[in-house]
Amino acid sequence: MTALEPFGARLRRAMDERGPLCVGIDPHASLLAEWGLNDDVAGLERFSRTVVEAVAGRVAVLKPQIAFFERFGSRGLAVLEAAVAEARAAGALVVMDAKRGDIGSTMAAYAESFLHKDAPLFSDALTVSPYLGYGSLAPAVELARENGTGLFVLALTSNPEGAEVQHALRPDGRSVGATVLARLAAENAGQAPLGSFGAVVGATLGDLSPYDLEIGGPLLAPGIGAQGATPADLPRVFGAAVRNVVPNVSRGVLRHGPDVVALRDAAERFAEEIRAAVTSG
Ligand SMILES: O=c1ccn([C@@H]2O[C@H](COP(=O)(O)O)[C@@H](O)[C@H]2O)c(=O)[nH]1
Repeated sequence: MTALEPFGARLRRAMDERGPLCVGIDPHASLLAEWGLNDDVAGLERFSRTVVEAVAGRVAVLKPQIAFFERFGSRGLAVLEAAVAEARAAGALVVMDAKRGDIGSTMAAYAESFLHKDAPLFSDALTVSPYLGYGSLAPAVELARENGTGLFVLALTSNPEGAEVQHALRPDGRSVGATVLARLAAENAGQAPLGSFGAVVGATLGDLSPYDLEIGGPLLAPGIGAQGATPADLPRVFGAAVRNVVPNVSRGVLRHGPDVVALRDAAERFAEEIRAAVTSG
Protein backbone atom coordinates (compact mmCIF):
# COMPACT_ATOMS: atom_id res chain seq x y z
CA MET A 1 0.00 0.00 0.00
CA THR A 2 1.38 3.45 -0.86
CA ALA A 3 1.66 5.97 2.00
CA LEU A 4 -1.68 7.46 2.89
CA GLU A 5 -2.40 11.16 3.04
CA PRO A 6 -2.60 12.20 6.72
CA PHE A 7 -5.79 11.11 8.46
CA GLY A 8 -6.80 14.69 9.32
CA ALA A 9 -6.73 15.75 5.66
CA ARG A 10 -8.68 12.66 4.60
CA LEU A 11 -11.23 13.22 7.35
CA ARG A 12 -11.72 16.91 6.47
CA ARG A 13 -12.43 15.98 2.85
CA ALA A 14 -14.82 13.19 3.85
CA MET A 15 -16.68 15.56 6.21
CA ASP A 16 -16.95 18.19 3.48
CA GLU A 17 -18.17 15.70 0.89
CA ARG A 18 -20.42 13.46 2.99
CA GLY A 19 -21.18 15.49 6.12
CA PRO A 20 -19.58 14.79 9.51
CA LEU A 21 -21.82 11.97 10.81
CA CYS A 22 -20.11 8.89 12.24
CA VAL A 23 -22.32 5.82 12.55
CA GLY A 24 -21.35 3.20 15.12
CA ILE A 25 -21.26 -0.54 14.51
CA ASP A 26 -22.26 -1.73 17.97
CA PRO A 27 -23.79 -5.20 17.77
CA HIS A 28 -25.31 -5.29 21.26
CA ALA A 29 -26.89 -8.65 22.11
CA SER A 30 -30.21 -6.78 22.58
CA LEU A 31 -29.97 -5.33 19.05
CA LEU A 32 -29.20 -8.73 17.54
CA ALA A 33 -32.39 -9.97 19.19
CA GLU A 34 -34.42 -6.97 17.98
CA TRP A 35 -33.15 -7.65 14.46
CA GLY A 36 -34.28 -11.28 14.72
CA LEU A 37 -30.68 -12.54 14.73
CA ASN A 38 -29.05 -15.11 16.96
CA ASP A 39 -26.47 -13.97 19.49
CA ASP A 40 -23.73 -15.86 17.66
CA VAL A 41 -21.05 -15.30 15.01
CA ALA A 42 -23.53 -15.67 12.14
CA GLY A 43 -25.76 -13.02 13.74
CA LEU A 44 -22.78 -10.76 14.29
CA GLU A 45 -21.72 -11.10 10.67
CA ARG A 46 -25.20 -10.43 9.31
CA PHE A 47 -25.54 -7.37 11.55
CA SER A 48 -22.17 -5.88 10.57
CA ARG A 49 -22.62 -6.52 6.86
CA THR A 50 -26.06 -4.92 6.94
CA VAL A 51 -24.80 -1.75 8.62
CA VAL A 52 -21.91 -1.48 6.17
CA GLU A 53 -24.22 -2.06 3.20
CA ALA A 54 -26.66 0.56 4.47
CA VAL A 55 -24.34 3.45 5.27
CA ALA A 56 -20.68 2.93 4.32
CA GLY A 57 -21.19 4.49 0.89
CA ARG A 58 -22.81 7.59 2.41
CA VAL A 59 -21.39 8.64 5.76
CA ALA A 60 -17.90 10.00 6.41
CA VAL A 61 -17.00 7.64 9.25
CA LEU A 62 -17.96 4.25 10.64
CA LYS A 63 -16.91 3.41 14.20
CA PRO A 64 -16.96 -0.27 15.11
CA GLN A 65 -17.00 -0.89 18.86
CA ILE A 66 -14.50 -3.73 19.21
CA ALA A 67 -15.96 -5.00 22.51
CA PHE A 68 -18.99 -6.42 20.74
CA PHE A 69 -16.74 -8.42 18.38
CA GLU A 70 -14.24 -9.59 21.01
CA ARG A 71 -17.18 -11.23 22.80
CA PHE A 72 -17.00 -13.92 20.10
CA GLY A 73 -13.22 -14.47 20.24
CA SER A 74 -11.16 -15.01 17.10
CA ARG A 75 -14.23 -15.60 14.93
CA GLY A 76 -15.68 -12.27 16.07
CA LEU A 77 -12.44 -10.54 15.16
CA ALA A 78 -12.56 -12.15 11.70
CA VAL A 79 -16.02 -10.62 11.24
CA LEU A 80 -14.62 -7.26 12.34
CA GLU A 81 -11.73 -7.51 9.87
CA ALA A 82 -14.16 -8.08 7.02
CA ALA A 83 -16.42 -5.22 8.15
CA VAL A 84 -13.49 -2.80 8.32
CA ALA A 85 -12.24 -3.78 4.87
CA GLU A 86 -15.72 -3.52 3.34
CA ALA A 87 -16.45 -0.18 4.96
CA ARG A 88 -13.17 1.28 3.72
CA ALA A 89 -13.74 -0.15 0.23
CA ALA A 90 -17.11 1.67 0.17
CA GLY A 91 -15.36 4.96 0.92
CA ALA A 92 -15.97 5.39 4.65
CA LEU A 93 -13.17 6.11 7.06
CA VAL A 94 -13.01 3.64 9.94
CA VAL A 95 -12.35 4.70 13.52
CA MET A 96 -11.72 1.62 15.62
CA ASP A 97 -13.20 2.19 19.06
CA ALA A 98 -10.88 0.07 21.20
CA LYS A 99 -9.81 2.69 23.79
CA ARG A 100 -6.33 1.24 24.13
CA GLY A 101 -3.90 2.55 26.72
CA ASP A 102 -0.84 1.02 28.44
CA ILE A 103 2.80 1.61 29.19
CA GLY A 104 4.66 2.89 26.14
CA SER A 105 6.25 -0.40 25.05
CA THR A 106 2.87 -2.17 25.06
CA MET A 107 1.18 0.85 23.52
CA ALA A 108 3.51 0.41 20.55
CA ALA A 109 2.07 -3.08 19.98
CA TYR A 110 -1.50 -1.81 20.28
CA ALA A 111 -0.70 0.85 17.70
CA GLU A 112 0.76 -1.74 15.33
CA SER A 113 -2.42 -3.79 15.66
CA PHE A 114 -4.63 -1.04 14.25
CA LEU A 115 -2.59 1.79 12.74
CA HIS A 116 0.15 0.04 10.77
CA LYS A 117 -0.66 -0.20 7.08
CA ASP A 118 -0.08 -3.99 7.08
CA ALA A 119 -2.21 -4.81 10.14
CA PRO A 120 -5.16 -7.18 9.54
CA LEU A 121 -7.38 -4.74 11.49
CA PHE A 122 -5.87 -1.66 9.81
CA SER A 123 -8.12 1.30 10.56
CA ASP A 124 -7.93 4.97 9.70
CA ALA A 125 -7.88 5.95 13.38
CA LEU A 126 -8.02 4.41 16.84
CA THR A 127 -9.50 5.58 20.14
CA VAL A 128 -6.93 5.60 22.95
CA SER A 129 -6.87 6.39 26.66
CA PRO A 130 -4.33 8.88 28.05
CA TYR A 131 -4.95 7.87 31.64
CA LEU A 132 -1.62 6.06 31.99
CA GLY A 133 -0.15 9.48 31.27
CA TYR A 134 -0.38 11.31 27.95
CA GLY A 135 3.29 10.55 27.23
CA SER A 136 2.55 6.80 27.18
CA LEU A 137 0.74 7.41 23.88
CA ALA A 138 3.93 8.60 22.14
CA PRO A 139 4.55 5.31 20.21
CA ALA A 140 1.00 5.49 18.82
CA VAL A 141 1.43 9.12 17.81
CA GLU A 142 4.66 8.26 16.03
CA LEU A 143 3.24 5.23 14.20
CA ALA A 144 0.14 7.19 13.18
CA ARG A 145 2.32 9.95 11.71
CA GLU A 146 4.32 7.38 9.72
CA ASN A 147 1.23 5.59 8.37
CA GLY A 148 -1.17 8.48 7.66
CA THR A 149 -3.50 7.29 10.41
CA GLY A 150 -4.91 9.11 13.44
CA LEU A 151 -5.90 8.90 17.07
CA PHE A 152 -8.89 9.99 19.10
CA VAL A 153 -7.77 10.51 22.68
CA LEU A 154 -10.31 10.33 25.51
CA ALA A 155 -10.49 13.86 26.90
CA LEU A 156 -14.01 14.54 28.25
CA THR A 157 -16.08 11.41 27.86
CA SER A 158 -19.84 11.28 27.47
CA ASN A 159 -20.51 9.21 30.61
CA PRO A 160 -21.23 10.98 33.92
CA GLU A 161 -18.57 8.92 35.75
CA GLY A 162 -15.81 10.44 33.62
CA ALA A 163 -15.92 13.75 35.47
CA GLU A 164 -14.24 12.44 38.64
CA VAL A 165 -11.06 11.82 36.65
CA GLN A 166 -11.27 14.29 33.79
CA HIS A 167 -12.37 17.34 35.82
CA ALA A 168 -9.82 16.68 38.57
CA LEU A 169 -7.44 19.57 39.06
CA ARG A 170 -3.70 19.14 38.66
CA PRO A 171 -1.18 20.95 40.87
CA ASP A 172 -0.95 23.71 38.21
CA GLY A 173 -4.69 24.36 38.59
CA ARG A 174 -5.64 22.99 35.16
CA SER A 175 -8.02 20.07 34.86
CA VAL A 176 -6.81 16.73 33.56
CA GLY A 177 -9.19 16.94 30.57
CA ALA A 178 -7.99 20.45 29.67
CA THR A 179 -4.41 19.20 29.73
CA VAL A 180 -5.24 16.37 27.32
CA LEU A 181 -6.79 18.92 24.95
CA ALA A 182 -3.69 21.14 25.21
CA ARG A 183 -1.39 18.21 24.43
CA LEU A 184 -3.47 17.42 21.35
CA ALA A 185 -3.30 21.03 20.18
CA ALA A 186 0.49 20.75 20.36
CA GLU A 187 0.47 17.50 18.30
CA ASN A 188 -1.62 19.17 15.60
CA ALA A 189 0.35 22.42 15.39
CA GLY A 190 0.94 23.46 11.78
CA GLN A 191 -1.24 20.69 10.33
CA ALA A 192 -3.72 21.92 7.71
CA PRO A 193 -6.57 21.62 6.95
CA LEU A 194 -7.03 19.45 10.08
CA GLY A 195 -4.62 17.61 12.33
CA SER A 196 -4.76 13.84 12.72
CA PHE A 197 -4.90 13.80 16.51
CA GLY A 198 -8.45 14.21 17.76
CA ALA A 199 -10.18 14.26 21.12
CA VAL A 200 -13.22 12.36 22.33
CA VAL A 201 -15.58 14.93 23.83
CA GLY A 202 -19.11 13.84 24.71
CA ALA A 203 -22.07 15.63 23.16
CA THR A 204 -23.86 15.05 26.48
CA LEU A 205 -21.68 17.43 28.47
CA GLY A 206 -23.50 20.73 28.27
CA ASP A 207 -21.59 23.99 28.28
CA LEU A 208 -17.90 23.37 27.61
CA SER A 209 -16.90 27.03 27.40
CA PRO A 210 -14.25 26.63 30.15
CA TYR A 211 -12.38 24.28 27.81
CA ASP A 212 -10.30 25.26 24.80
CA LEU A 213 -11.68 22.93 22.14
CA GLU A 214 -9.62 24.55 19.36
CA ILE A 215 -7.10 21.72 19.16
CA GLY A 216 -6.55 21.93 15.40
CA GLY A 217 -7.90 18.40 15.09
CA PRO A 218 -11.25 16.63 15.07
CA LEU A 219 -13.56 16.18 18.06
CA LEU A 220 -15.33 12.82 18.11
CA ALA A 221 -18.63 13.43 19.90
CA PRO A 222 -20.51 10.36 21.12
CA GLY A 223 -23.70 10.62 23.12
CA ILE A 224 -26.30 11.56 20.51
CA GLY A 225 -29.41 9.38 20.49
CA ALA A 226 -29.43 6.65 23.14
CA GLN A 227 -27.44 8.71 25.67
CA GLY A 228 -29.79 11.65 25.38
CA ALA A 229 -27.94 14.36 23.44
CA THR A 230 -29.41 15.66 20.18
CA PRO A 231 -27.91 17.25 17.08
CA ALA A 232 -29.43 20.56 18.19
CA ASP A 233 -27.14 20.48 21.28
CA LEU A 234 -23.96 20.55 19.20
CA PRO A 235 -23.52 24.33 18.70
CA ARG A 236 -24.20 25.01 22.39
CA VAL A 237 -21.77 22.34 23.58
CA PHE A 238 -18.95 22.93 21.09
CA GLY A 239 -19.26 26.62 20.15
CA ALA A 240 -17.09 27.62 17.19
CA ALA A 241 -15.26 24.27 17.33
CA VAL A 242 -18.46 22.62 16.06
CA ARG A 243 -16.98 22.83 12.54
CA ASN A 244 -14.50 20.12 13.56
CA VAL A 245 -17.00 17.87 15.35
CA VAL A 246 -17.63 14.31 14.16
CA PRO A 247 -20.92 13.41 15.88
CA ASN A 248 -21.31 9.70 16.59
CA VAL A 249 -24.66 7.91 16.67
CA SER A 250 -24.75 4.17 17.29
CA ARG A 251 -27.95 2.75 18.83
CA GLY A 252 -29.98 5.75 17.62
CA VAL A 253 -29.44 4.51 14.04
CA LEU A 254 -29.00 0.78 14.64
CA ARG A 255 -32.37 0.33 16.33
CA HIS A 256 -33.97 0.97 12.91
CA GLY A 257 -32.52 -2.24 11.44
CA PRO A 258 -32.47 -4.80 10.01
CA ASP A 259 -34.07 -3.13 7.00
CA VAL A 260 -31.29 -1.53 4.94
CA VAL A 261 -33.47 1.33 3.71
CA ALA A 262 -34.76 2.09 7.21
CA LEU A 263 -31.19 2.16 8.55
CA ARG A 264 -30.07 4.41 5.71
CA ASP A 265 -33.05 6.73 6.26
CA ALA A 266 -32.33 6.95 9.99
CA ALA A 267 -28.70 7.88 9.32
CA GLU A 268 -29.84 10.43 6.74
CA ARG A 269 -32.24 12.02 9.25
CA PHE A 270 -29.45 12.40 11.81
CA ALA A 271 -27.13 13.74 9.09
CA GLU A 272 -29.74 16.31 8.06
CA GLU A 273 -30.41 17.40 11.66
CA ILE A 274 -26.66 17.75 12.23
CA ARG A 275 -26.25 19.78 9.04
CA ALA A 276 -29.10 22.09 10.08
CA ALA A 277 -27.77 22.52 13.62
CA VAL A 278 -24.18 23.15 12.55
CA THR A 279 -25.06 25.67 9.85
CA SER A 280 -27.47 27.60 12.09
CA GLY A 281 -25.15 27.51 15.14
O1 LIG B 1 -17.04 9.05 25.78
C1 LIG B 1 -17.39 8.09 25.08
C2 LIG B 1 -16.50 7.39 24.29
C3 LIG B 1 -16.97 6.39 23.50
N1 LIG B 1 -18.28 6.05 23.48
C4 LIG B 1 -18.70 4.95 22.56
O2 LIG B 1 -19.54 5.53 21.55
C5 LIG B 1 -20.64 4.66 21.27
C6 LIG B 1 -21.92 5.34 21.67
O3 LIG B 1 -23.02 4.49 21.41
P1 LIG B 1 -24.55 4.98 21.51
O4 LIG B 1 -25.31 3.74 21.23
O5 LIG B 1 -24.77 6.04 20.45
O6 LIG B 1 -24.76 5.49 22.89
C7 LIG B 1 -20.36 3.37 22.04
O7 LIG B 1 -19.60 2.52 21.19
C8 LIG B 1 -19.48 3.82 23.20
O8 LIG B 1 -18.62 2.81 23.66
C9 LIG B 1 -19.15 6.75 24.25
O9 LIG B 1 -20.38 6.49 24.25
N2 LIG B 1 -18.69 7.76 25.04
